[in-house]
Amino acid sequence: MQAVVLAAGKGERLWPLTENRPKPMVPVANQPILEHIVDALVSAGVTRVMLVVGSNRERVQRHFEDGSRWGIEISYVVQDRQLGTGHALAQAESVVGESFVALNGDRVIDASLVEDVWECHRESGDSAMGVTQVETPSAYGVVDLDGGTVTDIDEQPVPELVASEYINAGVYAFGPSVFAAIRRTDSYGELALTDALDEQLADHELRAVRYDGRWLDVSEPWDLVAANSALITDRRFDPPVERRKPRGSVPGDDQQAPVGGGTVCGEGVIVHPQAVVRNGVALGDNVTVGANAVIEQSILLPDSTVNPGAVVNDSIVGANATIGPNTTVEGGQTDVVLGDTVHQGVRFGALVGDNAEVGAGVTVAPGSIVGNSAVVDSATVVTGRVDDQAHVTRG
Ligand SMILES: CC(=O)N[C@H]1[C@@H](OP(=O)(O)OP(=O)(O)OC[C@H]2O[C@@H](n3ccc(=O)[nH]c3=O)[C@H](O)[C@@H]2O)O[C@H](CO)[C@@H](O)[C@@H]1O
Repeated sequence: MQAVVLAAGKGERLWPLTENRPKPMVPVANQPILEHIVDALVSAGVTRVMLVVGSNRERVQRHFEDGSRWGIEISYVVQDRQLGTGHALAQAESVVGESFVALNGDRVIDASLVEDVWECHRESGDSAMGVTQVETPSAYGVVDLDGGTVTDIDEQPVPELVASEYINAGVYAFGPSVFAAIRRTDSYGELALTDALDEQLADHELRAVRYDGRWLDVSEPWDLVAANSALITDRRFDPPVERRKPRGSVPGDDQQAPVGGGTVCGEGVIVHPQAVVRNGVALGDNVTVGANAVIEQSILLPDSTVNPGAVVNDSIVGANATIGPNTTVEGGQTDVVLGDTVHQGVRFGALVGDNAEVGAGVTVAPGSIVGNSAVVDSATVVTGRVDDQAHVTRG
């Protein structure tokens, strides 16, 4: 079985993390998003994967190389400009040949979804689409179903008018004829893969494969936090590195550091014996956590430091960033305002960018996003968005 993964999107909603790494390489549970997807494909029996990547693809290629580490063949197709999911898939035409599975590169799914969609296509000869139920269908492509077929896909549903609970799960199986359908699609701006499926909808030739397994969106910062803790606490998850015990930092002391259940640790992590780290936390390589710090439901990227007495909840701390002593990055339910959009009632603390330095005794309000290399002076309050390299001072 072969698979095309659409992973060229810019991931602007994960700013500032995506300035220093392409979105597929943003880590969740200490493993790049895209690697979770590749793992699912391998489990489903896929032997050949074509990754559609953007122009900032070097890091993806360096990580996955030719796929031999996963026992499969991985190759790369470049989409220079992000002109939509249909356009992204079209880039793979010359390398695909026969029937294949296609999937979005920004949802963490189970292997069974890929297996079932593929099986449906093989048996029927028709295109197949995975459909699933989510809490907020209007955030996705809402699908209408007639038994086992998809009869409509609405990419811009009006929340109050959504009647179906099912959405397009972004996992498909197609024959090569899908490329001709993409070419026939009128597009103004973006070329959406779902628009290219219109003819098949009309002819009742798009099969729906219902799925109720893991489907984790990783589009927004709070999605990363939720996906991170869901994966870590899922007993099926096999962490990329063994669940290493972090070292306590007291010299000559070999007592076990107090890292509770639901935690994954990279290499070289140091957690002070009097710190508390528990409940869905990923500590990247060389993370340091000081005495009496409390960290829950958070992602700490490699080389970051949480100093003594700091509290970090529901948050993401960027690579090589520093959280000062007694600083609080508190989580919980909050409304996050990003640009013109208000995201109501999301569970989120803050996203602190790579190399940012947050001083001592700072209060970082829930929903804040601090840019890369920003400097926040001690005893200040941070709310909302802080630009890259900005300096937040008192008064
Ligand atoms: C038009 C379309 O497909 N809509 C589907 C897409 O919406 P959604 O809006 O989520 O689609 P995204 O824009 O996130 O793109 C999906 C994937 O395609 C990649 N990408 C996107 C644009 C591009 O030019 N190049 C590229 O490679 C992205 O990196 C991402 O991995 O997924 C949802 C579920 O996950 C579905 O419910 C929607 O029906």
